[in-house]
Amino acid sequence: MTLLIDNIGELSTQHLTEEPDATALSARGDAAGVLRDAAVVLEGERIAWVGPSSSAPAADERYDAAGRAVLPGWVDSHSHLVFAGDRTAEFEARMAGQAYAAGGIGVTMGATRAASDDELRRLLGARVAEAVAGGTTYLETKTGYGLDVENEVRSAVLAGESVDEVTYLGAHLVPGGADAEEYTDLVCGPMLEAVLPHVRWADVFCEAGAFTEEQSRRVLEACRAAGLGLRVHGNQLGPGAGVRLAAEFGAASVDHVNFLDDADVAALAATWASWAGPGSAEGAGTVATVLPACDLSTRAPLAPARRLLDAGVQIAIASNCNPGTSYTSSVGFCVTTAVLQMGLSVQEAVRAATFGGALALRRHVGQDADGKRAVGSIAVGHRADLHMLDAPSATHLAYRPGMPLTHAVWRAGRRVR
Ligand SMILES: N=CN[C@@H](CCC(=O)O)C(=O)O
Ligand SMILES: [Zn+2]
Repeated sequence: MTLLIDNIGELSTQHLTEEPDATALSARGDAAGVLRDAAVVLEGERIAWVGPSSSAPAADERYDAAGRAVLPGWVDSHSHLVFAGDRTAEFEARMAGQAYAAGGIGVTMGATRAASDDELRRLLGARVAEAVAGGTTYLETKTGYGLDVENEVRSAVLAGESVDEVTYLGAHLVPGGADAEEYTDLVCGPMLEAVLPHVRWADVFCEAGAFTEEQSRRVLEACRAAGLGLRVHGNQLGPGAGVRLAAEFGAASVDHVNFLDDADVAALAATWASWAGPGSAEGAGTVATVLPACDLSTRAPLAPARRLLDAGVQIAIASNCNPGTSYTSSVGFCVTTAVLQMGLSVQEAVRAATFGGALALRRHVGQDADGKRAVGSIAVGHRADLHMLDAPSATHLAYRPGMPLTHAVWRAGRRVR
C-alpha cells in the first residue's frame, strides 16, 4: 500500500546528506532541509519518495495536505513513563519556593512498586497515547522507579511493550534505608544482569543526593562492559561531574546540562570534532539534551542551548516526562519554550526535537545492526514518521504558543492521529 501526501506547504525534512537527490532537494528549499509545495510517498512503514508536489508519482491513496506544514514526528529521547502515583503536593511546595531534590523519586518508587502490572501497563499506554497525540512518533523511556531487581526488570519489560527504546536507570536514587555503596554494587551486578536482555541503554543520575562521581563512574563502567549504550543525567541541580563523565565515557547523551562551565562546554564540543556529519553513523559525540519543560517546572536556570550550539555541540530537545520534574510529554511545548526562552530559531529547535533526538539515540541513520530504520528526518528509506501541523509553517509552533497545532500523525507509516 502506498500513500501520497501532497500539497505540503512547508516540508521540514531535517535531512542534509551527500546523496545527489537529497542535495538537489535542499537546494530547492529556502532553508536547510526545507521544501515548499512538497509531497511525500509512504510505502508501508517507510518513506518511498520525497520531492516537489508537481512531480509526485501516483499512489494507491492520496491525502491532500492543503498547504499545511509537515515535520518529522518528534523523537522524544528522554522520558520516565513507567510510574504510578502522584506528586502534586511536591509540585505545589516547589511553586511556593521549595527547591527540587532527588529524594522525591522515592515517593514514586513506593507507588510504582505497589502498582500491579496491569495498572502500570494502563498508565504507560495512556502516557504514550498522549505523547503520540502531540506529534511524538519515537520514544525512549527509562526504568528507575523500581530500584530493586524485580521492579527494575518489570519496568524494563513493560516499557519494551510500548516504547521504541528502553534505558536502564537503576542508578536513579539510592532507595531509603539502603547503603549507597552496596546499592551501587547491586546496580552494577545482579540488577544489571537481570535487566540486560530488556534494554539498549544505561543511564545514571550523577548529582548531589543521587550518585557521586565515583559511584556514577562504577555504573558507567559496568554498563559499558555489559554492552549497553550510555546516557547521563548531569549538571541538573548544580555544577558537577556528569558532563565530564559523559564525554569521557563516550555517552550518546548527557541530559539536563543546566549548570555548565567553559570546560564542560569545551569537553562536549571536543566529542564532535571528528564527526563526519548528519549522514554518518561514525564519530558522533555526546549530544547535550536540553529539557525546557523540566527547567520551567523546577524553576531552574534554563539550559544554555544557544551557547552549546554556538560551541559546535549537537543538541536534542526532549520532554523528560516524569511525575517529579516535568509532568508533560508535549515536545511541542518544549520546542516553543526553546524558541521563546532559549534563543533558538524555530528550525534549530525543530531539528533538536527530531534529528537531534534521533542522534541522541543513534537512530539518525538507517538500517542499524538491529535492522531499525532511521528516524527524525524525512528521506527515502527512513521510517515514515510524520507530524502534520494545522498551520502553514513550523514557525507557528512558536508564533502561536500553546495552541493545539497537531493535525495528523503517521507512525511507522500508520495514521495514528
Ligand atoms: N533528575 C532525575 N530524574 C528525573 C526526575 C525524577 C523524579 O523526580 O521523579 C529528571 O530527569 O528530572
Ligand atoms: Zn530524566
